[in-house]
Amino acid sequence: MTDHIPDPAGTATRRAAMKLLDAVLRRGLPLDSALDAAASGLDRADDRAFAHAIAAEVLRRLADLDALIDGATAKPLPHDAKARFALRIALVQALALETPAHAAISTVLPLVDGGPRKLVHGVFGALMRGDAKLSDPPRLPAAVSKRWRQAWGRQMVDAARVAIAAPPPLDLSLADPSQTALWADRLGGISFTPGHVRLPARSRVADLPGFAEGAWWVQDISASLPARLLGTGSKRTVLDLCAAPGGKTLQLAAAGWQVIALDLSENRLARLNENLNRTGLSARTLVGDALTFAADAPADAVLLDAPCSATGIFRRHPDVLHRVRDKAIADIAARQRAMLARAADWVKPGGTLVYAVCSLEPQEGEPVADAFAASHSAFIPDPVAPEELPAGILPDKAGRVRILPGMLADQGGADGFFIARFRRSA
Ligand SMILES: C[S@@+](CC[C@H](N)C(=O)[O-])C[C@H]1O[C@@H](n2cnc3c(N)ncnc32)[C@H](O)[C@@H]1O
Repeated sequence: MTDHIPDPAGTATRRAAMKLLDAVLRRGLPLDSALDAAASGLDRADDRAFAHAIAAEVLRRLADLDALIDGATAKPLPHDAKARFALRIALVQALALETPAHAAISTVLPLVDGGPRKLVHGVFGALMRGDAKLSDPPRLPAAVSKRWRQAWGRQMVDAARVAIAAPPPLDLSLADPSQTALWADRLGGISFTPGHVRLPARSRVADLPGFAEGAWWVQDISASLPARLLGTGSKRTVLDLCAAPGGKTLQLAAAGWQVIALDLSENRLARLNENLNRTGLSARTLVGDALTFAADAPADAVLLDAPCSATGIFRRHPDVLHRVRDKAIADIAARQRAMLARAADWVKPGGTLVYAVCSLEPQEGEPVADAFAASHSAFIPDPVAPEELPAGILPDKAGRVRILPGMLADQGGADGFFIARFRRSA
């Protein structure tokens, strides 16, 4: 009988990180939605958070980690090999997360028990002795780099590399924009525009002053623009067709709109209701499919914050860069066109329609808006004026908003977004 040697402390956290990476890279699941299953064996919130942080950092730096691994192995390891996953986890800790090298490797070796332990140990040791470094800023996955270079040019890709290197700042939207200076001061943040406060990146949102009483909610400055472009409501009606978890519903309710908030997902709508309760704001919430939904009456405004590839939020969710493929982008763009055509049915004559996506894929933005305008002569593009946007974000030549990495870069950047506004002729 052999004595069982217990795994080093911290191994379970790395095992959870490996499960997370497997969920994203092999099964194409979003990182956040894989967390509960992957970290089910971890009792402490800190351990769960660290497993998530390791996986997210691997996803930020995957191209560079794999280049190091490939440069140190005689024969390339298969992309889904456990040994490659273990090496990615060990290397990212030693080279980017300041974990001492011995702890980084000893906690991953049990993950390849019964497999190529020696190989993993040997490759890691050789790289550390050779003073291996990760490139700064990180390289993007090759397919993303190519796609974005073709769409937006080299400068955009360079800015995206800088943007992914560090967690982004935390933007808040305020329930009462007249209190912007007060909250910026109380929270130690800066503001780009009334109703907005930016804080340095931090995690414990729920502990910040004002959260419990619902004075604000987390919302990137880019994501706050679609609702801002509808102006104040003065009790007019707005249909928020893809509403959950509700950042834009909350803004619209706070701006005096009577909001009908629809979403396909009951779970996500439950979060929207929690957010309404916390902030004391009100909206009528409905579970439903925007493609088949029949409104009681047309609304003064319709907001379609459409489901999208979400590649614009790659700073916070680096998994999107590895999960989203060309075919998925084409499929989702076709759905967006159908949803926008349907949304138009519920706009009153003289009313406003806003289309928005947090995507950096042009197929989900400009051509969707162009095709809509071409096929809906009653809808006239309603150009956004520079004064409607925070300094540092400008409308494009057609008066639409296209936010790319690089905008507001000196103040911490902004999520990638596309927004187009139309007015229905009276
Ligand atoms: C980009 S998110 C919306 C974010 C939200 N507007 C906010 O500000 O918090 C897209 C939403 O569309 C919902 N959705 C997807 N397909 C839908 C459909 N056919 N009808 C209605 N909602 C849909 C998703 O459940 C998701 O909550």
